[in-house]
Amino acid sequence: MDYPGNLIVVAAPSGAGKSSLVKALLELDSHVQPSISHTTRAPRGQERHGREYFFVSESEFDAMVRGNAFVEWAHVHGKRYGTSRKAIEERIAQGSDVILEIDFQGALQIRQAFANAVLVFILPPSREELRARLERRGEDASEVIEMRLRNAAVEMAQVSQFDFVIINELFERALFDLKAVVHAQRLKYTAQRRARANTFESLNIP
Ligand SMILES: Nc1nc2c(ncn2[C@@H]2O[C@H](COP(=O)(O)OP(=O)(O)O)[C@@H](O)[C@H]2O)c(=O)[nH]1
Ligand SMILES: Nc1ncnc2c1ncn2[C@@H]1O[C@H](COP(=O)(O)OP(=O)(O)O)[C@@H](O)[C@H]1O
Repeated sequence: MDYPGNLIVVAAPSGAGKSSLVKALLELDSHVQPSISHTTRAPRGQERHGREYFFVSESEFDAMVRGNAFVEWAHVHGKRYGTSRKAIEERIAQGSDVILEIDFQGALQIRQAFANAVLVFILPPSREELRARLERRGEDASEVIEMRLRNAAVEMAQVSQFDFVIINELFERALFDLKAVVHAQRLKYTAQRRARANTFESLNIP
């Protein structure tokens, strides 16, 4: 399928900094919209239903799976997470670039469904720093942090399947790199689509 907007998928081990980077990108670039996922995990302190996630019960999630409402979904850290068709299709059809913060299993499913999606993997500078960030964030119980660190090794083994890898050591540097990927994706696809539309004025890049 060919849409006017681009799909940018960002995956990373828990604590690598993807939510912080995506949030900063969204504040800087009004052409990018977030995809809001559904999850069966409980909300954290500041999280709101419909903002970070749609928080749903296991049975609500089951009903969405049965109703083919998801373009991708996966089990992650013992919970289920999914991207609804609604979360992305309307927005890319309207010409927005849509950014998905999902795990590697979901990222690979998105690539199957949308061949033009770009897949970005965010790495922490080290395992010690990953642990330190999860502890400093202070949102997860220690056994949840341990599980997330164990899963990080499995997740990081998938990095070669991604188009771009960004190491989030210095935040501003990593944000610059993420902006560069979004811009490159626009140059690659938006310009091609506009050229096909065949009007000279429409070739401006946002
Ligand atoms: N497959 C898939 N993974 C998701 C989705 N939404 C979030 N995730 C991933 O689920 C994992 C856990 O997310 P979360 O509980 O918010 O923890 P955090 O990564 O530490 O902020 C992360 O790897 C997310 O990228 C989704 O819609 N689909
Ligand atoms: N480059 C960075 N340097 C230091 N701390 C960071 C950096 N990027 C993010 N953090 C912090 O690390 C913690 C985890 O970041 P977060 O964005 O929640 O990660 P994720 O969404 O990948 O789980 C947060 O407390 C965040 O403020």
